Amino acid sequence: MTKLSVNVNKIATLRNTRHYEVPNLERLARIALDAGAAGITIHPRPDRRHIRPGDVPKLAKVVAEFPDAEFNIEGNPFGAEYLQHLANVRPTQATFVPDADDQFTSDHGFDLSDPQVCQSLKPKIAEVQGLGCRVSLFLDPRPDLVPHAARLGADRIELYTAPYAQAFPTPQLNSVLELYIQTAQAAVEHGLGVNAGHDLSLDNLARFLSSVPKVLEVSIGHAFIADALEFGMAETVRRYRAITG
Ligand SMILES: CC(=O)[C@@H](O)[C@H](O)COP(=O)(O)O
Ligand SMILES: NCC(=O)COP(=O)(O)O
Repeated sequence: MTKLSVNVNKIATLRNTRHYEVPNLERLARIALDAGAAGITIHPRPDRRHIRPGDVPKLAKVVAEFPDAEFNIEGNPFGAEYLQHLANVRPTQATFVPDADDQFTSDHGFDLSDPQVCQSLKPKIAEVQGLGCRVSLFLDPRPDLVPHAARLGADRIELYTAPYAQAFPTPQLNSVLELYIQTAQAAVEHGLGVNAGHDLSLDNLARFLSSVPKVLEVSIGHAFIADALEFGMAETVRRYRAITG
């Protein structure tokens, strides 16, 4: 079984277009968890395009209402505000993503083949683990990066799945999937957990999970929230859980 973590960024995007709490982020997160989502993911960005600083402790409180639920906060570990969020709420998991402040969306993982990247990440990983958070590193599907992630002491990697989503269902799919399979296998061999996310959907999720081994968690937001506009949060959780198990 793969855990489903619902990324609620895009609820906040809609909320931010009025000066009042509609849609209500906490209420919809609670509905998702009550319907069986294993956790909530957010990616507070410096420009506050969706998740705002005040949302973070409120969502932490909602997740804490569900004993087994996990809170996953994504962000750039070299951003002071992100580290402050982690120190304030100490989420279950911190997913480090190398996004620039003004990036349109996440579109690449860390290049751990660069010694300077690894040298700068190592203390950040230790610092955040010291808060009691599990640390996951956002990576492109490159098996060669896995030994570096292990040496850095990361707990998990998160496979950046937009290249998979873009290849689905083209003739190139199998060759693209092979990279994810090899990276996931390498992670397991190096004692790292495997997460996955970005542009996963009801259409492409089953093929990914049936091909790539040992995926512990998928975090899904954009397509999930679009689906929830059509089916509602609870039914959408049920439809994704029918795939994740
Ligand atoms: C890291 C990742 O792939 C996504 O979780 C990211 O949170 C998407 O960010 P936006 O919702 O701002 O596009
Ligand atoms: N880590 C991926 C995530 O949280 C959501 O990504 P997306 O489904 O919004 O592309």
